[in-house]
Amino acid sequence: MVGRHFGRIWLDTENPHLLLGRGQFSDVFRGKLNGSMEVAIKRIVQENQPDPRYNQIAAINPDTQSSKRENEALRQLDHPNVIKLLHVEEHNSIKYFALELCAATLYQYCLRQYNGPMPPDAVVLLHISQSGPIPNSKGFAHRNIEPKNILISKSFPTRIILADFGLSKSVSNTSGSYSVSQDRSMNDQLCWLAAELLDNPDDQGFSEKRGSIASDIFSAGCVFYFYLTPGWHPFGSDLDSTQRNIFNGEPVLLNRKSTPRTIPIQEHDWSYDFKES
Ligand SMILES: Nc1ncnc2c1ncn2[C@@H]1O[C@H](COP(=O)(O)OP(=O)(O)OP(=O)(O)O)[C@@H](O)[C@H]1O
Repeated sequence: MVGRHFGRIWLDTENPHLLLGRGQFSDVFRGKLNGSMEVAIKRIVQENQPDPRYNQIAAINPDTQSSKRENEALRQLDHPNVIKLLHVEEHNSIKYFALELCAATLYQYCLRQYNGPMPPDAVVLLHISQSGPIPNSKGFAHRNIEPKNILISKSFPTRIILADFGLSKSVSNTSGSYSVSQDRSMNDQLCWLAAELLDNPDDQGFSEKRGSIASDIFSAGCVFYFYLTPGWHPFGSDLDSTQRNIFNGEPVLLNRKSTPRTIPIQEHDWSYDFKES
């Protein structure tokens, strides 16, 4: 078997067929744990590693401690709708997380790139609703709820699983809020962040933001719409339009008379008073 062992983990980063996906700070591969168990291996280059891709992001957000956060968050969360962390290895400042191997992302399902087993619609929404508040109940905000971070289990009965806790951050006890920098939204094609986490798209520059757990709920609401339509974001069709329309409180697709599949969501469901939450 080519590839390499890192303690109990086996990984072949040279085989493109084993690459499951790439994140902002990580690459995810199909690999093995304890010699035979099929797992997903998330490889994260740590902060002190001279990786230009990482350093570029770290320079924007010096607070980023992605691998450490992911480790701490996942160790505290044990729930069928949260990704299972099975093992962690560290070699030469690179961390290897062995995670439950999943079949696909919700994003792939909505874009019809996955047509394997799925629970009924109501169960999918239930699982997403169950997974979101779990980090919250443990004092974390997930901060990155979006269809690419919601996975579909390989095991039966099929579960919907929240993943990618690399950006989760402890919520302060007093205010229930957390700070966030601009870096995350820039790397995706669509924006899933709540308005209070965005800078004015017409201004240059960006600033530190305070958000709350309600920000996760906003993102989950957008994911619901993306799932039910399927494949449509309520605020637009690209990064620029979604960011701008969320900031301005204009769910353009929701306001249209005919959406791809009519679903009973009222406009007031999408606007919440951040100060009251
Ligand atoms: N457990 C898993 N099983 C199967 N595929 C996975 C798993 N975890 C991640 N993937 C795939 O790898 C991709 C990247 O995952 P990752 O968690 O690194 O994304 P990310 O949210 O952009 O990461 P980060 O922001 O932490 O760098 C996912 O979109 C998915 O396609």
